[in-house]
Amino acid sequence: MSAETLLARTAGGSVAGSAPADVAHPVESGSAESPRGRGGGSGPIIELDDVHVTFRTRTAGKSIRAVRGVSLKLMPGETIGIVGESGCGKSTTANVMCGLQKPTAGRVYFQGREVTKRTVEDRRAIGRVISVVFQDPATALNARMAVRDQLADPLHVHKVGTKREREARVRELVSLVGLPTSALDALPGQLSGGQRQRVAIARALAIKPAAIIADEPTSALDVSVRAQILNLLTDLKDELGLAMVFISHDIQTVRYVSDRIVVMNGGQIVEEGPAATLLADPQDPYTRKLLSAAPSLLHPSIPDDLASADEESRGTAKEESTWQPTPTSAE
Ligand SMILES: Nc1ncnc2c1ncn2[C@@H]1O[C@H](COP(=O)(O)OP(=O)(O)OP(=O)(O)O)[C@@H](O)[C@H]1O
Repeated sequence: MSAETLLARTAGGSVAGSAPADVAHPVESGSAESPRGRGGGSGPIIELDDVHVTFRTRTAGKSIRAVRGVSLKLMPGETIGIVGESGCGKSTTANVMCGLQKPTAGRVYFQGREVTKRTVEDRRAIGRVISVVFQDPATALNARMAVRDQLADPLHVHKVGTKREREARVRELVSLVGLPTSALDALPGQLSGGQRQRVAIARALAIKPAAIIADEPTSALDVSVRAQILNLLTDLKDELGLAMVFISHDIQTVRYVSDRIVVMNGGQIVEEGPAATLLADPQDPYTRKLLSAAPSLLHPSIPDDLASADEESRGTAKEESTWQPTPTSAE
């Protein structure tokens, strides 16, 4: 599903892209609390209990069982990596977690409260706590809006702070993702793919969420900048105490960022566990298959390209963090 489709269907989510203009978010003024302050205590931020999602296609009698009996808990501060091949149900599962998709069966709990019916109020509540970063920042951001306005938008929508406080927060956000304040005046088309993804991440962080769902956040980027964005996400996660759901078809990438790994195949979880344990002693044949396709996992060190980018992930990677106006809008 494209980011645009999801945006069109989102009522309250803090999606890293342009929020629908007609969506009301009646949130109390100054409600941007720290992640720890709103995480709902020590219980799960979101919990799926035996969730199923079946899509009915227009073709008579055809249905797709995208998710089949998934149970999953996202705890404050932890990173879950969901891995599996294309079409295995990763995005649909994540969409249920952030309130974008209603389950066909099963139950969903947000901070201990059942939100299975996904009412407008449920979606607003989830949207104040869980943000989403999509695969392709080019479609997730509004091409006609300057970075400053893209970052201020969620603050307006959620009625956070005064104008002056919002401007300060916007400056803080670009700095947080390693971009100079001069980037605030840029349009997305004037930025590189990696810089755009930094803006999308900053936008997702605007309201100080307790959790981020990152759906293949590096897949649309040049190989040369993927590691920088991955490192940025892991640094931010640690610094801000965020929980994260990291989705990828690449077990190598998932292994690098995750505390816990969930392996999906055919809409089901086939194996899950602490990252180190699962990788050291995979039990399911499908997990073994994914691992055998990633031979460098035999070496428990950080992959070379990630390690070399580690030093420069925040603001020192010149090409990515130094905004230069570019004459063309195309990448
Ligand atoms: N809105 C929809 N309508 C119909 N089918 C859908 C819809 N969204 C997803 N699907 C189907 O559900 C299945 C699971 O899709 P999903 O996007 O969750 O998988 P995924 O593992 O995230 O795949 P990818 O990595 O390619 O995004 C696929 O067969 C997909 O075609």
